[in-house]
Amino acid sequence: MSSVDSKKVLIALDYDDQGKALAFVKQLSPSTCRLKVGKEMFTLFGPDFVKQLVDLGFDVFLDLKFHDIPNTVAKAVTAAAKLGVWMVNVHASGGVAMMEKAKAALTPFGDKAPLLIAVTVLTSMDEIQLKQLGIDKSPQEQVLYLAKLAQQAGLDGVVCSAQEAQLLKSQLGSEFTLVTPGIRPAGSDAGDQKRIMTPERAVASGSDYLVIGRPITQAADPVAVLTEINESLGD
Ligand SMILES: O=c1ccn([C@@H]2O[C@H](COP(=O)(O)O)[C@@H](O)[C@H]2O)c(=O)[nH]1
Repeated sequence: MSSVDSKKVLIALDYDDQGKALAFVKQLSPSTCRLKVGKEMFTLFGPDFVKQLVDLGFDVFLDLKFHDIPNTVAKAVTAAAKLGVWMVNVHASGGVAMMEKAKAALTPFGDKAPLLIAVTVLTSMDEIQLKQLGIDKSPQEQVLYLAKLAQQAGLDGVVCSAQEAQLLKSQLGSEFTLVTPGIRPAGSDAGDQKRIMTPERAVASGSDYLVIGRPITQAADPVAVLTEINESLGD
């Protein structure tokens, strides 16, 4: 399924200015990328901003990482589905009951339901930070553990780093979708990301979708960087 998807890049639109974000989006085509709206833009500009992107024809990943009691999360993913988004996510650490209820809430939307995926271990975290949380596992072990829970709950895939992609594909199968932030073209600044990989290596490792924000949006010529990345992936 997603491994043959030629639109692998999901651009993280982390702008604090809606006008600037829309000016950038208008230089893009829904045939060359998908868009991700996260907590900053959703908090600033709300569902209307998401609807504008959907109305422009883009597949939108609503990256709000829901984490709450099952009933609340089920209602939140229902609200996301009503916006017409392509993908939505929850935190796997919310537990199997929460993930199952979220998945069940999307049944009434049939083939119009967004893909539902779960965040495992944030790509900004390393082993030291996991230890600070009382988790005595490597990021790989914890990602695999949470990804298995997400699969058991019937979710479509997970958010992980590309460094875990090969392991997850071998353990959970090729149909389980892997969405990987922490993508950094060679030579670009890692910023706050800890578990990073280049676009080409990420795809070779099994990533289905690459979430890329600052390396594109903060470039002098963002469209040229996107084109270069797509070309490097053979898309
Ligand atoms: O584990 C995660 C989950 C989500 N993100 C989000 O992806 C983008 C990454 O942006 P960059 O500028 O390319 O670092 C951002 O919106 C995060 O909220 C993540 O990085 N890691």
